Amino acid sequence: MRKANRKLESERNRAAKFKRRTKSDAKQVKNEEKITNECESTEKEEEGACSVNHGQTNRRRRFQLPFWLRKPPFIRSSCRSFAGGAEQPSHMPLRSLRRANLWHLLHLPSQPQPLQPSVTHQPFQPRVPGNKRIFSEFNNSNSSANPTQLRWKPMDAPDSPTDFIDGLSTVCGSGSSFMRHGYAIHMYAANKSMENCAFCNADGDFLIVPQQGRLLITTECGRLKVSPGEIAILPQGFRFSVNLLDSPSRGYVAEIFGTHFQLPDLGPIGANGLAAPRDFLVPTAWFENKSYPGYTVVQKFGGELFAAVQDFSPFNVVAWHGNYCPYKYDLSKFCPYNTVLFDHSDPSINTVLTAPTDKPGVALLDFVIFPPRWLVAEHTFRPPYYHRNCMSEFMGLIHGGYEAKADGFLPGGASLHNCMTPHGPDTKSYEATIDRGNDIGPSKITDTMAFMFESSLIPRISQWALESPFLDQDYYQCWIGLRSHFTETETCHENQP
Ligand SMILES: O=C(O)Cc1cc(O)ccc1O
Ligand SMILES: [Fe+2]
Repeated sequence: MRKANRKLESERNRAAKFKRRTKSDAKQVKNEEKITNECESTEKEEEGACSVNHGQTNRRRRFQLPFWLRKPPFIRSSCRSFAGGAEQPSHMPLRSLRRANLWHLLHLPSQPQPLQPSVTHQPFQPRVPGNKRIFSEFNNSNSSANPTQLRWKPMDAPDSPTDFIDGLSTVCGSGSSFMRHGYAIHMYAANKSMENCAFCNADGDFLIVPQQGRLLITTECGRLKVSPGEIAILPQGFRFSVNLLDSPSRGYVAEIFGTHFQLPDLGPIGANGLAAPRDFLVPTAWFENKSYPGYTVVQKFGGELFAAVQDFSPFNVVAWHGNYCPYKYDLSKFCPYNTVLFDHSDPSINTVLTAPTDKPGVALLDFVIFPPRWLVAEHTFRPPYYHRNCMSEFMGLIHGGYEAKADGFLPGGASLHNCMTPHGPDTKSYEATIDRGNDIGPSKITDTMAFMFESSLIPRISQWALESPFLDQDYYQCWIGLRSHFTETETCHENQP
């Protein structure tokens, strides 16, 4: 016990040193930095990251957190009692394994305004108006089982002022945020920035895929500018506000309950390839030091919206460190893998992030991309094969075209091929591929960025999505006219017993 106290004491001394160093570094800060430069690269999963804002908005300096502070220095309970100006959104149930520990320490300003921990707000009330199109518990009151191949055309911009919260609509999903198992897939269409309010998702983590319009997402850890072609991850419990840098704006959101995204294991691929840890960027600490009478925190809790009023901005964090934080990733940094001789690789080869279940190798939700790449396979039907899958596949298109769909699958649109529902290239793509013959050389797929949210849990489809005017009623017709090009030759029988 004495040994443990000594260890805690020495950690405290180190933390005090860390604070002193922060102050002296602040004096040297000269240059102004722009939002675009605010993100820092971190191999966050292994060691954690830190960011300090030295007190003046737009004047900040980054520094590398010393190794000893990248690991959680305190046990959970001491984190909360450490220093008057710190707050910890934690993602560690008390009995978690240490290696699974996700932690975060926010340093709140104590000067010139008094400490404002996030608890200083009026009671939560149901938010009026709510958003009846979102939910987080999938059952027959809000969604249906449907094995049909489904496709949606891109949504129009809203015709009345709509921010990110009001522009969210649940398309499909499975399980329950209450049970901490499952996921929801939403789409958003917005034409105005969130004003005087922040969003906080108590249900799960958001993976946001903007398709049209850049977003400036202000979080408690700093700001992330996220353009189409990039993705942002907002973990459960962080407050954030979405400003539209371009209007209108639309995109896709995967929400996962009870787990977090991680990089897939590389297995036989080895050290290099797919998404590199160094390309995941975390924000630089950023705060606004002003009072905000009537500021509202909108909390999504059990799929319903609640609102709590406070008189200050929740973005009042001057420094933070931890490995539980918002981050972003540029999909063009992804290093795709593919077949180099024959056959067609399963799309899992291009998994950017995966949210695991308790069963090894079985994903709650994989985020997979189909980026520009060379196709070189010989004697192979190169587009996706016709298939039925035990996983359910929701696809979206960020820009360009998708190799398996010559028509109808448009940027901003979506498709859902549920568990064991047959699908594959449309007739036009199939015929074009057959026409090209067997012996074509390398060809490059350019101007494309499609993605897939793939899950082992079978999604139910929301009423909103099934009744949507953007549902493509004629989707099934894209496979009409598929015919066999098989010609029987004598050699076909040679291998028969
Ligand atoms: O259905 C789809 O278009 C996605 C997909 C692509 C691919 O190359 C292989 C399998 C698969 O499900
Ligand atoms: Fe598929």
